[in-house]
Amino acid sequence: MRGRDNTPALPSACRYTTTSNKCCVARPYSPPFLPPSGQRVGVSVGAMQYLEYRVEGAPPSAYYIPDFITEAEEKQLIHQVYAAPKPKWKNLSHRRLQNWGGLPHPRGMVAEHIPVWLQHHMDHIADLGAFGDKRPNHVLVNEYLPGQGIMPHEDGPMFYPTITTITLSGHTLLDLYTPRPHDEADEEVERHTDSQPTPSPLQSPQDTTDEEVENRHTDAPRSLLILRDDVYTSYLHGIAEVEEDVVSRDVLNLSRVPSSAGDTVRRDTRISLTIRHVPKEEEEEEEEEEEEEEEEEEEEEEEEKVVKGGKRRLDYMEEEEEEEKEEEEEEEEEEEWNNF
Ligand SMILES: O=C(O)CCC(=O)C(=O)O
Ligand SMILES: [Fe+2]
Repeated sequence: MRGRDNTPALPSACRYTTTSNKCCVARPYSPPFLPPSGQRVGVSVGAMQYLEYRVEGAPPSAYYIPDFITEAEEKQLIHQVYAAPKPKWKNLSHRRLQNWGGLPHPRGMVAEHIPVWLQHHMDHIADLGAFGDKRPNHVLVNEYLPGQGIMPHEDGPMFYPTITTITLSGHTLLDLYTPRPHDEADEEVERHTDSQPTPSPLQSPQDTTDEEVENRHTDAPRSLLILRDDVYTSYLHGIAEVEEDVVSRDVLNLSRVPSSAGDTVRRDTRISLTIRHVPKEEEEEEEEEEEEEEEEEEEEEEEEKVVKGGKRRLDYMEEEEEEEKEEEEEEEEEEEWNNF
């Protein structure tokens, strides 16, 4: 729906309460950023057109698409998130989350079915070209109550270097932190590619309190934020744990959101859908086949050793103990991952 000057119609009920104005509807309407061709964003942004939504003044490459989804789609997504079975929620100390598509792991992700209500939007984002010729295969749903946030972190090498985030219900302010020197960033990458699974920083963010906020993006409900390339690899991102945001001029996409510099905007519960591509995917079937083959080989070896008897049998038992120990360690490792 559009107004006379082709600006999108105002929302019927406003979620923003500001100190300068009780509600954004009540103050003179400053139209949000409009796509160059003036088309409805939510349904018709074509491949690579996201490039036109580049956030000016931001490090390369950050893109912000307001009203990426419609109000009806937002409502439907919120409904589906809260309709998910209770065990789907993972409670963390400062927020809770749902993981869809599998558990990302340095050894590869065992892909899980993604429901249609998410797949539809993933396809839409893939069609923008935000993941090159890849398709997103993973969604992290984060729920933030007012006062909750996420510590500065980087998403790490387990993902294709693009983060796409749809915001539902409440707004947030996402901070980008000064890039670290390259050798430090490289060390971090090495640490993550180590054979030991390092908890993903997005779920257990590292303490980086000495980092400085370099710039901020505000994510309005129904928007899509795309962070790629240098913003992905060199900058940390985080959300302050506050109940209200003071909007200042260092918010880079200010011209495309309903608030203005100087506003204090109270936070509502926000749900974010972080949609990414995990390049290393293991098919469950393949894994099962491999496991079966390994088991068969082990059984054959066992038979051989039992036949040899005596001392060899003792060696074998020691080996078996070692294997059991290794299995236990692997299980513990898995558990660690399930806990993130
Ligand atoms: O909720 C957000 O916008 C950010 C989430 C995030 O950084 C992550 O899931 O890694
Ligand atoms: Fe993140």
